[in-house]
Amino acid sequence: MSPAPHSALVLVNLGTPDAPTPAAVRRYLAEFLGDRRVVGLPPLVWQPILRLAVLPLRARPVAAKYASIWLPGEDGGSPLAAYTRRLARAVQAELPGVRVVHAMRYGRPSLASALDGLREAGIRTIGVLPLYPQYSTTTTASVGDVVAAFRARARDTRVTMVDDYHVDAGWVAAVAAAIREHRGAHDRHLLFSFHGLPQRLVDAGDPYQRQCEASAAAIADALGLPEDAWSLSYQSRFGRDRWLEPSTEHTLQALAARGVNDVDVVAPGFAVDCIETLEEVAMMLAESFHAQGGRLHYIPCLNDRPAHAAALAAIAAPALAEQA
Ligand SMILES: C=CC1=C(C)c2cc3[nH]c(cc4nc(cc5[nH]c(cc1n2)c(C)c5CCC(=O)O)C(CCC(=O)O)=C4C)c(C)c3C=C
Ligand SMILES: [Fe+2]
Ligand SMILES: [Fe+2]
Repeated sequence: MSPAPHSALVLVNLGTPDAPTPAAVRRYLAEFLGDRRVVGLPPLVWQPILRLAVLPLRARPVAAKYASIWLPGEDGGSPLAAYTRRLARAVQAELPGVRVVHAMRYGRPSLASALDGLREAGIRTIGVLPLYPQYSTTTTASVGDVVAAFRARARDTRVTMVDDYHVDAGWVAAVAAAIREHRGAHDRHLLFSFHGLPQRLVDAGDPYQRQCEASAAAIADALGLPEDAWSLSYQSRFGRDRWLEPSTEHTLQALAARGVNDVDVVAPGFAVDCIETLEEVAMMLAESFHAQGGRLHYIPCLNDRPAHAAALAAIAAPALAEQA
């Protein structure tokens, strides 16, 4: 038997429903959209809207979308959960002396219970790696809230969180290699599609948009793409605010109008495939682009590719050093 590890790494993703049912989607969205980091309205205003309008209207259609991408079998489930689990196993193989687990910010397994469980197992050095390459106040900072609460109740444990890895050389190389592998000899237009964010948050100082632009530029540079061979857009708009532009939908329309009929789409803001990539991009946007005469070639996320696991292990290493 190898000695019990003294340090642990927690890979944290957003979270996802436990089942493709309206009840499970409702539970998940109530927790996610009830976080003031995600929707900043005062609870007295937002909670009635959320409970009386958003959840009743959204639970059923969104459950149907999850059902359309649900993975079969014992190691299946919601793609976000299944791929995050598999990625944690791949990172574990890279870090034999460290205990590697995964956790979710919303839903299960919860980040708070993962941190408490590691401490109960005697581990006093913990690295937390949110699986968001680009920092946002809505995602990374919300993981930071849970970490801060743990630090306050576990003063004997050192927790170090990685804020972002948007231009990390290993990660950029892994994304570039996945794109190259997928494209083979084709040099179609490459569209980088990132999850959107309300413009208001960027105006208030959220670095997310700047980091998305830097990620896309670094990946395009690694691929040796000239400027007119790629573009960047934002998907997954929610609610009535103005979100980051251009939208992926309008960008694809504009490409079709220009006669650019073959487009590769990659989503390097998502560590693993999920409803936003598999349903929104690879199904819905691909269909509407097809109706405009185009062919959309979706490039999967890094998921549990070995180069992804190796890049994340290297990114986490400084957070796992027993004295920093
Ligand atoms: C105000 C609403 C939302 C903000 C802000 C937001 C930011 C944000 N989200 C991700 C990553 C993911 N989001 C996912 C799903 C999802 N996102 C929102 C809303 C906001 N996101 C909703 C309502 C949903 C659920 C699906 C739906 O109802 O349409 C997912 C996938 C989850 C899954 O189960 O597969 C991810 C991943 C980022 C990176 C981000 C800010 C930068
Ligand atoms: Fe989202
Ligand atoms: Fe969406």
